Amino acid sequence: MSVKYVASSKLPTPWGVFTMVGFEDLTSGKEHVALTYGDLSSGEPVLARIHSECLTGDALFSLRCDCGFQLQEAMKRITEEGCGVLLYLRQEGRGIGLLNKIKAYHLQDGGADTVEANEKLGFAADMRDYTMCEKMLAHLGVDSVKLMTNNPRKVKALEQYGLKVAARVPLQVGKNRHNEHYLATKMGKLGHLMSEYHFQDEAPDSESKS
Ligand SMILES: Nc1nc2c(ncn2[C@@H]2O[C@H](COP(=O)(O)OP(=O)(O)OP(=O)(O)O)[C@@H](O)[C@H]2O)c(=O)[nH]1
Ligand SMILES: [Zn+2]
Repeated sequence: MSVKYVASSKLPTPWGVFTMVGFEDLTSGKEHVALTYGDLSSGEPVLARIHSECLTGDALFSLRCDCGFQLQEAMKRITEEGCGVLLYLRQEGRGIGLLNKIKAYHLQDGGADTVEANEKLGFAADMRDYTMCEKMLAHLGVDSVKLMTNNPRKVKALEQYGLKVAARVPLQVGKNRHNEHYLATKMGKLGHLMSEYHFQDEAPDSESKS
């Protein structure tokens, strides 16, 4: 897999002015984006969010998942930190695409959980690919990150592709009555680390990996 830098510009947001960097994924044709903030060249691990596209949660205010809340919280924390990076990866629906995700949601409306719905459609529970991340971050001069995620499998996958994850930072926001079951399934079947305590305490405490 290879990614090519294409262009960059400013991106003003409610939390601050980011730099938006566009990449083309030469294998899949997908257009990925990095948002950077502040100076990333200190040599210290950089606060980072590697976010998978969720049109429904990120742009359409869906309460079925926690994605939109995590996106906003990550951007806020990066500006508070003074520097950081967010990769916005175009792998909608854990890699099955938007229309298949709508089919999966239809099955979930009928009682399937998020994993069963994917499987009924003939997909694995999680089809995402993280091979582009290390290359995008290398282009930005980042080789070690403090990663905001609740997903230990994402940490493992990124490490397999050569990225140094110095710490995992919990990112537990956005729980509501519409996504309670979905979040419980992610915890029970997909290995996400979550707790009621962390839903209440949204402080960006980092967890040592040693
Ligand atoms: N197939 C499918 N994809 C979903 C569903 N709900 C959210 N997604 C997608 O799941 C992806 C986000 O995955 P999550 O498991 O929430 O998060 P994660 O990135 O693995 O873990 P965190 O870093 O903790 O957020 C996005 O691509 C969403 O579009 C669903 O019910 N079915
Ligand atoms: Zn979502």
